[in-house]
Amino acid sequence: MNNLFPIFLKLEQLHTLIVGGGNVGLEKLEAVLRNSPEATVTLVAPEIRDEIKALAQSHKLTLVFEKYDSKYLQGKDIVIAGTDDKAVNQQVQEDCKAHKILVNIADTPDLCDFYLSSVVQKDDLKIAISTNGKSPTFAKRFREVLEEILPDTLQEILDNLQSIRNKLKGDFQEKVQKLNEITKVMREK
Ligand SMILES: C[C@@]1(CC(=O)O)c2cc3[nH]c(cc4nc(cc5[nH]c(cc(n2)[C@H]1CCC(=O)O)[C@@](C)(CC(=O)O)[C@@H]5CCC(=O)O)C(CC(=O)O)=C4CCC(=O)O)c(CCC(=O)O)c3CC(=O)O
Ligand SMILES: NC(=O)C1=CN([C@@H]2O[C@H](COP(=O)(O)OP(=O)(O)OC[C@H]3O[C@@H](n4cnc5c(N)ncnc54)[C@H](O)[C@@H]3O)[C@@H](O)[C@H]2O)C=CC1
Repeated sequence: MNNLFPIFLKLEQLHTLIVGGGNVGLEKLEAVLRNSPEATVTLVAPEIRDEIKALAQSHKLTLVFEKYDSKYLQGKDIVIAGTDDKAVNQQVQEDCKAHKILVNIADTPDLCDFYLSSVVQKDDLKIAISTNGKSPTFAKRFREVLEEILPDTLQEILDNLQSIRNKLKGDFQEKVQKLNEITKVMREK
């Protein structure tokens, strides 16, 4: 049973801190920027990979070439930590708890308030996949399967439905009924 509650964050309205600038820091940063290119992000680590430095050229990404310190939590809304030092990751988790900031500790699921998901993205449709931490590799593969089967006409369908939705008159119940009627075809094989 997967008890995680999925939400879609508007990261451009929040300030994200990433602690660690190695493989994991890069992976998590790419996940953030792929989904939310306008996100405001600060990344702190003494050693920062070149790929991360390159991303700082084209995004709202501030790099701090220092060891983690709790002062970097100031003004942050969510934190992702993926250093190669377990003690540092644990310290980040404790500090975030004390400041009531949501935190993801990449190498320790038990310390995470939230997990990143595998994300299928086609135009305006976005599907987040979670395996409850059981197998990120399954999530990745399942994303690839879904990416293949989604139709190329998706954006057109969503745009049409939006314009119908905006034009519909009547009370809430009537609108729901009409939209359900129009989209019934999606369930017909
Ligand atoms: C709990 C969670 C916490 C979190 O990171 O948020 C977590 C934890 C851990 N991942 C580990 C390893 C790997 N992670 C990936 C990949 C992804 N990991 C992601 C999410 C999550 N990973 C969260 C649960 C998500 C869920 O419920 O399914 C994805 C979906 C999203 C993203 O990271 O953006 C992204 C795929 C994106 C995509 O392609 O679609 C690969 C595969 C690869 O890179 O090819 C490997 C290597 C193979 C393997 O182990 O499976 C390890 C062991 C580290 C070690 O051994 O040292 C831990 C720690 C542990 O489990 O103890
Ligand atoms: N959740 C996930 O998806 C995965 C988690 N992991 C785990 O994540 C950890 C990190 O792996 P990599 O990124 O490959 O290591 P890496 O060696 O590439 O990078 C480590 C980074 O941590 C930084 N760092 C070290 N001490 C620091 C401090 N005091 N403050 C701030 N930054 C500090 C370094 O400067 C460097 O940027 C490992 O423990 C690994 O097991 C690994 C793969 C996937």
